[in-house]
Amino acid sequence: MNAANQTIYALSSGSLPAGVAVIRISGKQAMAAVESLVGSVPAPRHAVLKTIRTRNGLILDRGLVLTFAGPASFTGEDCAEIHVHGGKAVVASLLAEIATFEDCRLAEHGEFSRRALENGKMDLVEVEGLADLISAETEMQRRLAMEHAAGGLSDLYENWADRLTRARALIEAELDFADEDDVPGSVSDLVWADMERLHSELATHLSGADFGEIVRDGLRIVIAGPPNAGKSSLLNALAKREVAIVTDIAGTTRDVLHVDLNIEGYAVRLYDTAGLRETDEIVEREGIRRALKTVADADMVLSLAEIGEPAQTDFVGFTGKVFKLGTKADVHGTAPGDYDLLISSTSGAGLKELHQLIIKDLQDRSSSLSLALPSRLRHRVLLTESLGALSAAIESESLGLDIRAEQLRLSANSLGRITGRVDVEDLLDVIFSEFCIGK
Ligand SMILES: Nc1nc2c(ncn2[C@@H]2O[C@H](COP(=O)(O)OP(=O)(O)OP(=O)(O)O)[C@@H](O)[C@H]2O)c(=O)[nH]1
Ligand SMILES: [K+]
Ligand SMILES: [Mg+2]
Repeated sequence: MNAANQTIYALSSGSLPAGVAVIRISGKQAMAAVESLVGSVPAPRHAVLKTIRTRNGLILDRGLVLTFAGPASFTGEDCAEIHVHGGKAVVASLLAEIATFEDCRLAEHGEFSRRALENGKMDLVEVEGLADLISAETEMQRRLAMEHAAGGLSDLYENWADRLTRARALIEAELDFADEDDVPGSVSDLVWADMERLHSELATHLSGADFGEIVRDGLRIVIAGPPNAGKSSLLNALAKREVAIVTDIAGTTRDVLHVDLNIEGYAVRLYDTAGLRETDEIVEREGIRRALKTVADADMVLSLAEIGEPAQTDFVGFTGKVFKLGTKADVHGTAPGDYDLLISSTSGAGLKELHQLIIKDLQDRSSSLSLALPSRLRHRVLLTESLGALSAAIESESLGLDIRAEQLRLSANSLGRITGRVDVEDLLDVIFSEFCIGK
């Protein structure tokens, strides 16, 4: 029997020991496995407390058994869930027993979701949303993932793809009747007017990709500045733990360090870097090279300088926002200087304001309240392709209608590849490798 027809099983709940462990089984043998384990198959969707035994009658545990008859299940196949006590030996013995059933094997990463996709229970964006939901650590990541998992984005793309397909059909009809007089030119005008509206909707949507990616992957904030400005001290103060080494020796930090923060529901990755100065010291120079590279990839730079010293405003390769922070306000008070904010990592002064500044920046980046946004490079690439083909269709008035119709087809195709409606076999291994086993 080939791998896709086999029945798969896995521990779907988290690490052991735990109060409860959930073992999920999906495939043709799911019901037979349940019958062997608990003596009968409970009615679908009814939780029943059962004694679970090996085929030799040895009691493994007592637990809840739930069945879902395909296609009304997560994977679209016959599925079962067995909830047992979350002990390592309990789970190991149950998995070992299931392994002995014919055509049953341990699931691979994301294989339950992959079957759901293949059986049309979910599309690719929904599957990605589910993966993101499982790995979401902040409220905004959860909301974005939920939007994708619940099909909000998929509906949008399907709807746009349908509009493109209808437009193409109308244009092709016009082609077929080109020699006749009974297709009014106004149909064509209406079609192109709608395509222009679609173009602007797509472009607006694509412009939300920056924010979508920031919500999903976290805002990258880099702390930069001269040695002893207090960069590592700020990282530690914001992380509320001693992550970085702090000393009064200039050039303490060499490697790039980072901590992940949750700032009002947004994921933020904060980087500490080596102090910037001219130096011949080999290790320090490498540290500075890495610091500048990290700055170039940042979404935001906090440029630190001890109050009284000028804060650097330009960084090679970085075009985003630079906030100038005057440090050590506890010793310098409010001495004048050109800073966006004065802080003290020692006293905590200004740190609340720094949070607000970051939140304000995040809010400025989101053009709408909706989180129905592209959030992966894959989405961005295909949306750009779709928009490009649509532009070509609209702009190439001098070319034949057949060429313009073909561009509309390509535009719809790119959208179809986002949801997986159009051939995506080549993408699946990459997408599912991100998943945990049991999902
Ligand atoms: N009084 C006071 N001292 C501070 C403050 N922040 C940092 N310092 C001191 O300044 C010195 C340098 O701090 P660091 O955090 O190591 O500075 P840095 O910018 O990371 O330095 P390098 O890693 O060498 O580039 C240490 O002695 C800190 O204790 C502050 O807010 N107030
Ligand atoms: K230092
Ligand atoms: Mg440091």
